[in-house]
Amino acid sequence: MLLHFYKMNGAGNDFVVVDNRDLALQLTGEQIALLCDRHRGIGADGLLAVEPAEQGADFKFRYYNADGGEAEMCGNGARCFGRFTSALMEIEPDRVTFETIAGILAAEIVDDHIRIAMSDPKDLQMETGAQLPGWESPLSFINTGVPHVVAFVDDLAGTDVFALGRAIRHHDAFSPAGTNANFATVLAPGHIAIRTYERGVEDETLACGTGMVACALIHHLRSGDPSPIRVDVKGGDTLEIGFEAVGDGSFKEVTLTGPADFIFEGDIEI
Ligand SMILES: N[C@@H](CCC[C@H](N)C(=O)O)C(=O)O
Repeated sequence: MLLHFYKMNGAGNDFVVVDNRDLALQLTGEQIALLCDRHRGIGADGLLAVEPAEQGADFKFRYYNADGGEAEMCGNGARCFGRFTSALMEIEPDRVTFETIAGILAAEIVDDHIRIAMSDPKDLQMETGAQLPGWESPLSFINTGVPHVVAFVDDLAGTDVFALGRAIRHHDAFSPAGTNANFATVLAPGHIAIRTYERGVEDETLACGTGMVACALIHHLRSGDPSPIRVDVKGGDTLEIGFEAVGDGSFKEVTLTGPADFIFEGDIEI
């Protein structure tokens, strides 16, 4: 069977995107992993499928990591989904809504960027108490649609994101679901830089949207820096996280604003 696909990226986090509004496509985890394989397939950090809505939104959002497993949400993917579905609807809507496992989200076009209205974060722990050999500083946790550990470091460039990220991702404290692992450093008031090891990619990626949100919110709780927080990512982009801090450690009106771009489209035999 010939599959028509689109390739997109959000701040360097790249995705295969398929239009499955007719639900004709039933991809297996193995097929998704092969499509995302950078040597034997198209190559991507994950796959996004547009499906028909079931709860009254415009579309249903399905997201699969590069290993073929489904995840609840993907921030960079959500911006690409917003850009893609705006084009699909063949109008210029300023707001598209979509159902994810993490809740109903909205995407709006802001200048040339896409802004996602995120689900409310949950499960905050400023100090998880999880121990890593040779690691002293606190490992914080927050679920911003998917689970994230956040650690602040002085030397971000010198941090072994792969080794430490993998140890955190598989740490007993976060099992059985596992977690994404982020390392962040403060650049200036309201401005941080981060690097992320992604669950399901099992490596560092150029950017992780839900990870940026997690780091920005933990940064706010550590420093008191107000919304919005700017976040530099490994791919070179700077994104903006907006939020309303409720005061008891919870947040509402969380937004993620950044780029979402088409790269190419094509057909592949599956
Ligand atoms: N790239 C993402 C997160 C995708 C899901 C994640 N790897 C997980 O399994 O939790 C983003 O931009 O948020």
